[in-house]
Amino acid sequence: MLYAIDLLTTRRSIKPIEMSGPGPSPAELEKILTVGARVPDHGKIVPWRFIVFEGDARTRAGEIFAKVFRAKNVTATPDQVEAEKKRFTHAPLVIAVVSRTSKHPKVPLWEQELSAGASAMNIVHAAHALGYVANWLTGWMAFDRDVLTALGLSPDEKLAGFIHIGKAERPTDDRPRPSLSDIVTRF
Ligand SMILES: Cc1cc2nc3c(=O)[nH]c(=O)nc-3n(C[C@H](O)[C@H](O)[C@H](O)COP(=O)(O)O)c2cc1C
Repeated sequence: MLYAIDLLTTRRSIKPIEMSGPGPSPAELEKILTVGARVPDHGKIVPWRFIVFEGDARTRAGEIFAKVFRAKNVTATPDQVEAEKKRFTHAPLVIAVVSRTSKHPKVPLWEQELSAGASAMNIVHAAHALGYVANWLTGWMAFDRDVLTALGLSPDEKLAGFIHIGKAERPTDDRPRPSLSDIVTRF
C-alpha cells in the first residue's frame, strides 16, 4: 500500500497490452467504483455513471467494436478487425465512465463534464492505490454513436473514457513530465 502523496507522484499509465490478470476482486472493484463516485459534483447532480466490463463482457464489447469497424471501414483487413475484437481483452477489467449532463439553472454543462473527468481520474488513482495499473483511453469507439448505443448509452450521454485496469507484467520507464516553470505563473 502506497502513501497517497507517493502514489500521486509516481503513478503512470501502462498500455493494456502490457497488463495481465488477476483483476481486482469484487470488494476491490466496489472500492474503486466508490472512489470514482466520490468527486466534486456541483449541485449534487451525479453527472456520470459507470459500466463494468469483466470476463466475457469484454469479448462481447470487442464484437461490437469489430462489427461497427468492419461496417465503416470496407477495406479493413481481417487483422485489423481482429485487433478491434481484442481491444478489451488485454486488461482483466475495463470501466467505462459515462458523462450524463443535464440542463441546470446554476451548473454549466462544462462543470458537469469536468466532474466526469474527475471521476475517471479517481478510478485510475484508486486502482493504483490497490496495487493495480490503469490506463484511461478513448479511441474511435468512444466517439462512435453506433458503438455507444450498442453499449447502452442514451443519445445524450457521452463517453469520458474507458479505464483499463490490471497487473503490470513488468516495470516500465516513466515518460517526461512537464516542467513546472513552463506551466506555473504567480499572479
Ligand atoms: C480523456 C483522455 C483520453 C485518452 N485517450 C487515449 C487514447 O485513446 N490513447 C492513448 O494512447 N492515450 C490516451 N490518453 C492518455 C493516457 O491516458 C495516458 O495519460 C498517457 O498514456 C500518458 O501516461 P501517464 O498517465 O503515465 O501520463 C487519454 C487521456 C485522457 C485524459
